[in-house]
Amino acid sequence: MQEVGKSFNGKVAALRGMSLSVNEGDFISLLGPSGCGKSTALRLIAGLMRPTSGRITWEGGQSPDDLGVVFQEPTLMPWATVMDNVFLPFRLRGQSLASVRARIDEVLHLVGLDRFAGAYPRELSGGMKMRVSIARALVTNPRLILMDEPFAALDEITRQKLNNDLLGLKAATGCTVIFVTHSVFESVFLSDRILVMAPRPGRVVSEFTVDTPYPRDTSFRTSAEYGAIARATSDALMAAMGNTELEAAT
Ligand SMILES: Nc1ncnc2c1ncn2[C@@H]1O[C@H](COP(=O)(O)OP(=O)(O)OP(=O)(O)O)[C@@H](O)[C@H]1O
Repeated sequence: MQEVGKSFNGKVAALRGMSLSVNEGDFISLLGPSGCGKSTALRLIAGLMRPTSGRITWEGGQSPDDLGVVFQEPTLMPWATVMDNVFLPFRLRGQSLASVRARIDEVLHLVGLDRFAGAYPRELSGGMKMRVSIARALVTNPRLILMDEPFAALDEITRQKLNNDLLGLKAATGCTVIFVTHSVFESVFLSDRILVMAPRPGRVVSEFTVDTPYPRDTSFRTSAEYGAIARATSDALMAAMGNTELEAAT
């Protein structure tokens, strides 16, 4: 995306001058306080609305199969089994279950839910429901997966477990992810690039690179390198939030 801006009703500058280039295999976090335009950026990338200025382009053109999306709520169909929930993207394309069954089994195995293919969402824990949601986003092998605070509603232990699992999935599939979060620790653990954003107008104020190679395991969370990047990122986030308070007061 190049110099992308979005305003609503000609007034609210939800996003200003955002430039971002995403390469295959990248894991990029958008980190920032409420209202800094993170969701707006995702919605623009998803093509759910058009930018007011700037442009978003896909190398080689874009097709409907390019995107997988994971929301904060798992948004599963309660009346359908895990298998049928993960089948949904294929069903919407008119494909039969038999023709994609092997792929669904493969992805359920990747997210550790092989034994739950016949279960209903009400029988699953919050973390398991989120795994189903991730499996549904992965199953069509999209070029880019957008994740909008997917683990924010989960307890800390489940969240860390899913962070580990997400990196396992990344290693297994080579997927490309843009991940929205409020959490410095989550962004440092997961990403190779972190964009810190500030509100009013929504914009990117700093960018950090996390050079630690994947796979990263729990020992990374206690390393000096992790601590240093987390501190720098946290300082940038505090500065971004400080702007908010100052601007709100004036
Ligand atoms: N449809 C809309 N109409 C008017 N204003 C909007 C609309 N969508 C978003 N905004 C405004 O744009 C700004 C950015 O919103 P956005 O939801 O992108 O922020 P965010 O960083 O994702 O926030 P949060 O972390 O709370 O989800 C906010 O001031 C919001 O009120």
